[in-house]
Amino acid sequence: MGLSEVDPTFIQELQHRPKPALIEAHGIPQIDLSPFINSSPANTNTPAAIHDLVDQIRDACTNWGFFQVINHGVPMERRERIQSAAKRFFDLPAEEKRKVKRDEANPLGYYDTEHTKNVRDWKEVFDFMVDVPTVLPACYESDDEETTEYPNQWPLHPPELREACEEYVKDVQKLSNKLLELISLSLNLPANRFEPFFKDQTTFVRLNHYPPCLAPDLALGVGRHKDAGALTILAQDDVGGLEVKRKTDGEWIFVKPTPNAFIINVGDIIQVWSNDAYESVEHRVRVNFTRERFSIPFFVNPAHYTVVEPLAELTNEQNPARYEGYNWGKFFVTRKNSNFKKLDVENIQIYQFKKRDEGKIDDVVSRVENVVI
Ligand SMILES: O=C(O)CCC(=O)C(=O)O
Ligand SMILES: [Fe+2]
Repeated sequence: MGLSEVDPTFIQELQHRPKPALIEAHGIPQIDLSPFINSSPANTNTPAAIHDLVDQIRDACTNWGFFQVINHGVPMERRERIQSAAKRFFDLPAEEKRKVKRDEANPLGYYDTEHTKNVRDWKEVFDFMVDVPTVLPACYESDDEETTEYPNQWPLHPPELREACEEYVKDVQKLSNKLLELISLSLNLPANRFEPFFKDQTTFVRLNHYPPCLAPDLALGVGRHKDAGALTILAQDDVGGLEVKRKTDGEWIFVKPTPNAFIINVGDIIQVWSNDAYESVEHRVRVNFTRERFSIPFFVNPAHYTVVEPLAELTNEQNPARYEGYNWGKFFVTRKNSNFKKLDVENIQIYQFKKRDEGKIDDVVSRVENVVI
């Protein structure tokens, strides 16, 4: 089989191709959430254990932007059920899947043409919103205030997919709330500081399927990117493929699958809220020649009307706000409408809201990197 069989739209530029050798050493931190998930006032050890947990979260967010959690409270059966329903869905013939295909009018449902930094990803996905209904701006133009509901498109086959998804999100939602509390505590804020932002959340879930690839050295399942939302809670199967860019040296580190763990990463919104104390870290997905892979990210996003800006408690004269506020709904709709096709211009990124007098070297570097599309 020649490489000529791989459509050139999938081929990464030389410097972005995966390296043949995997680097696994000293992977992302693993955090045991049992003190927080099982906390009860009767347990006198709890405050110290929670204090320790909050310290671990702070270290992980500062040094990696990524961590894995175990003893997280989401039952394994729920996860197995959504994983097998997802497999049954993606196993269907293309014409069946296309019955729930996304289009310009509805960005939810099935599609297989997502582009990251203008290179096509080797994957197919199915997206659905967690809250029904979810309200978002009707269009991305900043002066248009019209909103609309984003309806989920559930396929008829497999019939169990919808319920498996709806049950799964109930449990992951609880985990999401706990993680937001822990992250808030780790920034020395009250546990419920983020809660109001999520009252009308725009959280969504993606079922990812990465088929085996003829040229895993040239293409990526998902090209390098940062997640735009607040937090991502990812379930990956036992195949592996996720790589995280290590902050200390920029090396791509393979995230070895841990059965039943979730991988957590802070997204761009927490970066902005924390005024860069926590950074949203780049990651990507490699594919392989023989095995298909499934993953399920739960993207925790605030209400569409949220103006994302550094939190007042985390800024002062010595540490002034590094970003201008931006409207999350407009940002989200712009991204969502553009990712599934090749663009003529660069996609929207948070550095565009970085204040101009912040002319630090790393800022300039990230600006240059981001314009390579
Ligand atoms: O499949 C994975 O491991 C990660 C997917 C991802 O990064 C994304 O969908 O944003
Ligand atoms: Fe991601």
